Amino acid sequence: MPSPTEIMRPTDTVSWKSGLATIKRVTALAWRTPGMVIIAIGSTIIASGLQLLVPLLLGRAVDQTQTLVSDPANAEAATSALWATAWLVLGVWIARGTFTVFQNYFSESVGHNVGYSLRLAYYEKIQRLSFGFHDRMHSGDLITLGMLDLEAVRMFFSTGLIRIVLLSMLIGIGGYLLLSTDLVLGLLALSFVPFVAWRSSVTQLKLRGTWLELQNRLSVLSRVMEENLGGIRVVRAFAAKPHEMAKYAVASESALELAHERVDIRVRNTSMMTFSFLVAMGLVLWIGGGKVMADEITVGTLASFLTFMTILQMPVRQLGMLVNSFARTATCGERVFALLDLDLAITDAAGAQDVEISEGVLRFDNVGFTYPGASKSTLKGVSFTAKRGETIGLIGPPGSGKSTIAHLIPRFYDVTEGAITIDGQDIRDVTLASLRHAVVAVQQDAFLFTTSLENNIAYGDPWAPPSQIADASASAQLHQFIATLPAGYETVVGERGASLSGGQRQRMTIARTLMLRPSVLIFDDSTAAVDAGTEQRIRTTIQAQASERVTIIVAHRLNSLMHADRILFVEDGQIVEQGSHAELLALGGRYRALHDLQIRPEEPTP
Ligand SMILES: Nc1ncnc2c1ncn2[C@@H]1O[C@H](COP(=O)(O)OP(=O)(O)OP(=O)(O)O)[C@@H](O)[C@H]1O
Repeated sequence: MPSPTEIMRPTDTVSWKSGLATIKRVTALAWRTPGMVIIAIGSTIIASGLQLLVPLLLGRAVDQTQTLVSDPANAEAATSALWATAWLVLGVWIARGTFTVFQNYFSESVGHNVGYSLRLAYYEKIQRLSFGFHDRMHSGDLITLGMLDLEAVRMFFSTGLIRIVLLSMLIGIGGYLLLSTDLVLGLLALSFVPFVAWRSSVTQLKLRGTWLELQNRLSVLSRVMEENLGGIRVVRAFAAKPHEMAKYAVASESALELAHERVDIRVRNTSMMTFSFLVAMGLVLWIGGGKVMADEITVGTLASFLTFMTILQMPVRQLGMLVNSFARTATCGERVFALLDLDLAITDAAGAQDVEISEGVLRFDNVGFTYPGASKSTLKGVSFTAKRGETIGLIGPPGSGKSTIAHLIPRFYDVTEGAITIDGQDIRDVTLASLRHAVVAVQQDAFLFTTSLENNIAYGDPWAPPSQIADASASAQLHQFIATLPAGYETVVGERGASLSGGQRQRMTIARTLMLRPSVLIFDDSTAAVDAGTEQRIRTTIQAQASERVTIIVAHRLNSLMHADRILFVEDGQIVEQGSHAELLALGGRYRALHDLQIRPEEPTP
């Protein structure tokens, strides 16, 4: 199974075997709408067959015109024959146009259906992939994969499969008609085909290489811009505009350089292909003209040869695009499918039942944990039990593993040693949906969606009545503030909640969590941006409801958790001290040292 970095590897080479397997898989996806596929392919065959009739009809028209000029006695018959041909050409052209419309409409529709189902499957998969995966995969890369690579796969039906039918018809039957009419002239007329097909394929593959590189350079450009916009306050605060401009200019220049290179490749090759076509046409005119003079062929036959060549020119040039379409689908499709096929590290076990909460006892039993891809373990032998109604505080130096302990309870990650149970049920044996309903964490990152305050608070329970939303926001000390806003709960928050202060954003996420009335409520350093008075008021309301659940508070500030029933001091992934605030002070260990550092002696302790 590939790792995230392997999925996004920059190389554009896939083995024939896996390339073919990918193409087969994309084709099978297209075949999910067989009716449309059959109409698209049938229309392509008919449209190209009709297109091949046109040179023959034009040749006949030229011969009829010649008869009209050279034999005035039969002028009437020749004129009506010419009219009949003209009507036929018109009819064929209209029919061809109609079938081409069908071809385009249905082949595009098949492609869009493929894109639609892949897009949904892709989005669903990234919703379910573990945090371990998302930690290691850049979100920009996931977006590129879901947009550009998926788009390449979507286009395969119309640019690859349909084009193969079209080109086979035009080159195969067209070539046969030319060779069977006059072998020498046919060979001359087709002489440009191998050269143009080769040049076009080489060019397209070269362009593809540069296209991939261009994508890389453009993604550097968009990352620079994304970071700049995300950190716009830092940029302005540090007056770093010249540095940022220089960074952007360098990335921009490198993309421009490659864009010029691509234009150069394209122009050079187009000229070479056009030249070889004109040489072949000149030869046909020269040798064919001789044959007309020698009465071996009619002028009409020569005219239909030249028209055939003009018609053939475009599909032969498109052979390269066909090669490109296959190469692109093989590589982009492989990446998309590699992600779709990834094993879900965190998923429901077979036969998993919803978690049943009776006593509401949370237990860590000798838990050890190592982050995916990390060489060193983050947690070792963590054991503690928390009963309903208890508040547990987690404190310790930065990076000691407090948040990691909190993240293991809703199964953001799975323990690598030991077990976590709720009322005796291993959390790996219950359904994820029920677990995440029972265990809810207020995250450090106060993320808000670009929608109304009401929708943000009711995110986990969209049908909640307004009174419940107001209660949750009152508990989070937000209700009064929201009541002062002109649009109240209908106020839309900006991108990432930019129109609210840091503390208000944090309180929004607390309100969102309180809506769910979980059995285990985790505060992961989620009052850090809230002032001490507000925090105290939030704590009072939360404590009033604390009898319904286990509350876990991760914090740096002792004030945030010294009221907890039990405080666990975490250091280097282990619980090194535990007890109530008073017990830990009396112990005179690390907690005491932290206390003496944070709380001035004259400050009263609760
Ligand atoms: N997603 C991750 N992937 C790999 N390692 C991680 C990840 N998250 C945290 N770590 C590492 O695990 C260790 C514990 O991190 P954790 O966030 O649990 O500590 P913490 O005690 O909550 O720190 P802080 O107080 O700074 O929030 C750190 O060394 C950190 O670098």
